[in-house]
Amino acid sequence: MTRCIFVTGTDTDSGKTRVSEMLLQYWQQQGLSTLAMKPIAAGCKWNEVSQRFENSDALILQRAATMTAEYGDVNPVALEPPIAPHIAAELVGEQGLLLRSTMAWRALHSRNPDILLSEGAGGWMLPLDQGDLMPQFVRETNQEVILVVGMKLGCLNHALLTVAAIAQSGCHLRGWIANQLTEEAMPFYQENLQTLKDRIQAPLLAEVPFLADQATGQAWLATTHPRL
Ligand SMILES: Nc1ncnc2c1ncn2[C@@H]1O[C@H](COP(=O)(O)OP(=O)(O)OP(=O)(O)O)[C@@H](O)[C@H]1O
Ligand SMILES: C[C@H](N)[C@H](N)CCCCCC(=O)O
Ligand SMILES: [Mg+2]
Repeated sequence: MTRCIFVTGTDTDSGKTRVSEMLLQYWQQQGLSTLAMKPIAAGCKWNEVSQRFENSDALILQRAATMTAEYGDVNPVALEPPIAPHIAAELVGEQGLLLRSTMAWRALHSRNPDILLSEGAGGWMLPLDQGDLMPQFVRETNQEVILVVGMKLGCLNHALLTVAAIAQSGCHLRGWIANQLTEEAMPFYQENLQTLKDRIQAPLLAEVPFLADQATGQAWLATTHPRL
């Protein structure tokens, strides 16, 4: 049975892709098969060879998964402007974001990986077209949620609001990950972490340090035991 995980974050640039990549590498080390997707991406570049718009997050996830997948299933909605996706979609005349996302997700799910990870865009309450929000995709596909908290000043409010909104959406928060975005930890990192531990019922699954390069990431993976 496939474990289906949706990675959301406290904001855009909170580290969803970086953490997802590490999680995929960790599961690979555990001998698990993985597929990963970025259903909706804004900020895509034209690839002359493949003759399509491609997104760097989607390419990272495609490469980090153990199973191969068509780009169109990994990233069914690839929008060029690096702006809010529903506005980008309107600009370029694209529709059906929710339906295209769920169809691609189902195509990947039918291949029965041990883990199917999908990364959101921006934060939890991301607007899609026709009044839908990203949580609709998570609900329809019955994924559990992992919240990446980018550890910087302001993250307490963002994290607690997101946790409340996930519950309000009727989705299950499997746990959260504290992600260190800067080489030097934010001031009073431990106190901020403890504040979140005290107020979020779901478990802290891992603390991801600042990963200066690939080697630091590998060293961290070798020593860590995320509660996944
Ligand atoms: N633990 C970390 N160590 C070092 N750099 C990090 C870490 N987490 C995130 N970053 C860097 O911060 C930036 C934003 O991270 P990332 O792209 O993962 O955010 P995101 O939440 O996926 O953003 P988006 O909403 O665009 O998908 C990137 O340059 C990434 O390399
Ligand atoms: C382009 C950017 N890097 C992200 N992929 C999209 C972020 C959308 C945020 C929308 C919002 O909540 O205001
Ligand atoms: Mg990302």
